[in-house]
Amino acid sequence: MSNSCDSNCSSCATDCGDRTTKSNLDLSPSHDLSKIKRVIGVVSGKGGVGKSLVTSMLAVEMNKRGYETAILDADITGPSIPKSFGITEKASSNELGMFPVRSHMGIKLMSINLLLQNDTDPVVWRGPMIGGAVKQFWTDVIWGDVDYMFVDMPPGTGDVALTVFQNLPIDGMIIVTTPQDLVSMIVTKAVKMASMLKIPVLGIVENMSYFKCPDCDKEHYIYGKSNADEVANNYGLNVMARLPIDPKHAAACDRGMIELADTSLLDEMVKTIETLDLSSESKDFPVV
Ligand SMILES: Nc1ncnc2c1ncn2[C@@H]1O[C@H](COP(=O)(O)OP(=O)(O)OP(=O)(O)O)[C@@H](O)[C@H]1O
Repeated sequence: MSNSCDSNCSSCATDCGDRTTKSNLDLSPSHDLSKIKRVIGVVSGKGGVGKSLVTSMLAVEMNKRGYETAILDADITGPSIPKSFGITEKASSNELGMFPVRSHMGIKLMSINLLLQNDTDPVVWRGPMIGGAVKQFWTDVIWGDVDYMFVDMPPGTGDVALTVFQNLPIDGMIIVTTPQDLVSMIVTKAVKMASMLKIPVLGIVENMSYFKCPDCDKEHYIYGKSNADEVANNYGLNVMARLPIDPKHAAACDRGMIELADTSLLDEMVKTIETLDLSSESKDFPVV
């Protein structure tokens, strides 16, 4: 820390050991016609834990609350956002850049599947190309005005995740996990990555937390009783939401009707995100 430090990292470019936020100087600029107020990364330590489901439901809930909302699908090799929103049209472009596709509710979406001719075409690219595509979704897409952009990150803590975190001004990340992962080191890895990259963690979502019997309403802990609070406490984090295993969620994704899902369980999460004051440029959430 220099002698002249006023503890306001957002106005300082020095990458000293006491930094609490990233320096804006390393980041890629968004398109000139984009005005994006907040960017939230949704991550998971491994695939298939419901990261895309949580990203979609979160965007839907924020949209219901009147915010201009967008999803940048950074999961290039396993893009599932257009399908869960029932979008089959392709993204258009002109000489200025690419345009996101609007969902039925009006959420702005960009995903590799909106650019491929066939949704089933595999993306057989090496890491740098995948990272380059994600970066272009930020720099070359004309997002217009966005209050909250949610970035559906590729699973894990690899190459592409690193590209996203180094190029996009992520205000905070949400870690999605399942009860099994909480007893392993997978969440720890995600939390440590956030810490190394100086990105604030807003909290943990425990997906597939329990199953509620439709006949008697009893909650069954299929994977054993949750230790989410204990793990979260170890890192000074909160469990922002617990989502049950619910066949309706899977059906909503499969049928492209995620916008009809009940998103009320995300209430606490939404409140935390709303505390990232849109009017303020300060990014002073605690770094774990
Ligand atoms: N709580 C839940 N109840 C029922 N099904 C769920 C739940 N969460 C996720 N699923 C289903 O599990 C599958 C994987 O979910 P999703 O695609 O959101 O995971 P992901 O972590 O984004 O996976 P990937 O990393 O491979 O992209 C989907 O078919 C989804 O509908």
